[in-house]
Amino acid sequence: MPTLADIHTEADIKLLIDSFYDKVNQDELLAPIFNGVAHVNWATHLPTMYDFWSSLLLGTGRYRGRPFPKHLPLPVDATHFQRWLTLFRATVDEHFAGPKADEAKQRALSIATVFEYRIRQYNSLSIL
Ligand code: HEM
Repeated sequence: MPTLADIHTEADIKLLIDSFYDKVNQDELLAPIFNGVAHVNWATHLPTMYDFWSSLLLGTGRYRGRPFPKHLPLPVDATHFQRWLTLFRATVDEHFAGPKADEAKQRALSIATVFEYRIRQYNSLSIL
């Protein structure tokens, strides 16, 4: 089996993100959230996600948004975040190996954990 290379370039980021959202779009749990609930415009969302991961992993500083507010109104819970992480890790492992690949999986886990926690807190408060 050929040895996989690490994540180094913008082309690597694009491959990672395109492959990941291909999986998301075929997933019976996540695809309805992205397409049915949020009506995501993929032509603009994908470039935003290239910028986001390029900032995190290559330090380019291209992403300047605030991702959390976009997630707060979504009907998602821990099950959705677990699936998201499973697909993301599988995508990284299919294409890359090395410190940056490990960092990508670690950053995804940290952010997903915070998002899930904050959404859960918000939803429990909003029914009081
Ligand atoms: C249950 C899991 C998740 C779902 C269903 C979800 C869904 C979405 C949706 C619907 C959007 C809005 C797209 C649009 O602008 O139309 C979005 C944006 C975004 N998501 Fe997620 N997401 C999830 C998890 C994550 C995680 C774990 C991360 C980070 C590791 C992340 C990072 C982002 C970023 C950076 C944006 C762009 C925000 C902006 O427009 O600046 N998402 N997501």
